[in-house]
Amino acid sequence: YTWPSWTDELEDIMYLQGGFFHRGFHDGVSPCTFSTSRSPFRNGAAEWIRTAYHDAITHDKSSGQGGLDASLRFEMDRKENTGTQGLNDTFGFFSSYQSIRASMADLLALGVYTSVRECGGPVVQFRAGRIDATSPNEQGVPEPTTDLDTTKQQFAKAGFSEADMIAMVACGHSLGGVHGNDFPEITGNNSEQSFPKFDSTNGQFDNAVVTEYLASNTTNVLVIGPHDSNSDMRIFTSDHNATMRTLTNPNTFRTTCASILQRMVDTVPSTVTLTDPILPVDIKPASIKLSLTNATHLRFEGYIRIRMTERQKQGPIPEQLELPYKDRNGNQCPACVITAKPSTFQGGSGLGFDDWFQFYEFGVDIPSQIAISSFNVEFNDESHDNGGNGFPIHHEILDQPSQSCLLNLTDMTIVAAVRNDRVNLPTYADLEVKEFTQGVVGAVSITSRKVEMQSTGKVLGDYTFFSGRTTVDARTGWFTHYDLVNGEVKVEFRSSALFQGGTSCPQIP
Ligand code: HEM
Repeated sequence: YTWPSWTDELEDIMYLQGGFFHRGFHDGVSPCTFSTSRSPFRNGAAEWIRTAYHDAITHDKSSGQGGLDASLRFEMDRKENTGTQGLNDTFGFFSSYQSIRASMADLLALGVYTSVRECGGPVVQFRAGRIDATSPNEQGVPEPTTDLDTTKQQFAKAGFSEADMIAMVACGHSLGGVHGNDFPEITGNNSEQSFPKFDSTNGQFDNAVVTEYLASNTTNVLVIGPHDSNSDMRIFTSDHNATMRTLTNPNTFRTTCASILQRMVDTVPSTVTLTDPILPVDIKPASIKLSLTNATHLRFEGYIRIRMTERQKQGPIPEQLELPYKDRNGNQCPACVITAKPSTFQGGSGLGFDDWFQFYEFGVDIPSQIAISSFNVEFNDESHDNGGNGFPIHHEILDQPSQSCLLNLTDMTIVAAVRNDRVNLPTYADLEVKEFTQGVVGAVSITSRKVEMQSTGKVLGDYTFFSGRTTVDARTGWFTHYDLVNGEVKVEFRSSALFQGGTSCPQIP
């Protein structure tokens, strides 16, 4: 891993679940029995897992089509997807995390990691790179009334054997249950309060669904319910309980579920290439800003995140970090060292399920003549140079959010400062554009649009101000990301969140 990477955003959502800089992704499933609909008869963690399953299982391995691609959003009217409230609530929660760096399909996969882990289950590794479908896929989600042969064929078509199928169903049905308002013929009661659970440990991702089934004291209505809709019974017994018996060992259950659920979320169209599993990054700059403040100085501020999970065993957190940096010509200058101190808000610590991170912050004024092109991170006896060349910082084009503005939610002006010797290079912003379709939850596609930037003619010291104006969707105006491009240099994944609002744009100095 070298910083920056396009997966930084997903890594943040995955590992900064609580504390400082938290992204709050697990808030939708925390505690494990919680539901964003606030109904005691719904279970968010179960809904997230079921949503990923219904999306993935229609994959066709031979043609390479379908899989975890969020096409389920266009398939809600199919009988095989009965119980759409949980599916739509899931997409609804994820939609606020969607960006050009986080597809809905990747968020579905991340949702399986998050819900399983929140409920005390194993780590289901998360790989990134899924691409969202913009239209429905083929049908093929087995229903409780589907006969065993057809069910097996549907799993086989998606690439799963009989033993895989049994394990996948057992793992999935560790959480949640059947809703009477959607399946009254199965629960025997069409009220919203009718929600028989699959096992007695609803708030726990564990193998009670297996052991209670084998002990014949299960509450799972897909086992003990009406004969034509007892699909779990048919599936669990299809190999004479051989697979189920192996899952009575809690460790086997955990490792089997981690593996089969990962294969489920990694079931993607053949055109998709997934990254390696996203692991917690060791040293990661965060919220880095370099901007022009006056004719002589640049303001450089931000945070450095240090993974403390292992380091804490060696002692307390480092008192401070030293960031020796290189000037704009790539030369180490003797006095060029920034000190970063532990952030104090919320103790400055960010929390994942299995990791914790200490944040350090800094803010300094650097003469424009010197500027900065990269820095290293040093503390105790450690020195980190991001794989050799340091952590890169672009001083050729500077993001100027405090001169940028968003008027009437839609009229956006992006301002940047371009070094005077680079004003003739092509300069533009690549703006994230979300498209919505009536009746479909979340953005259906996210693309980027080129916004040309022109010189404003205003010069401040070594830099010239550029601006580009465009119209954005009012629903997303304040949540728009963009890259700034000047020649070969790209300042990536900036956000409109810090733009000025009101009725007129700020004066460019
Ligand atoms: C032949 C295979 C399967 C059938 C027929 C089936 C059927 C069902 C039915 C009828 C429900 C009730 C839905 C509701 O009322 O909201 C349900 C719930 C659920 N299913 Fe399955 N399922 C199958 C496989 C799977 C698999 C492989 C997974 C995941 C790996 C899974 C995960 C879940 C979860 C988590 C719930 C609980 C949802 C909630 O409580 O909101 N299912 N399933």
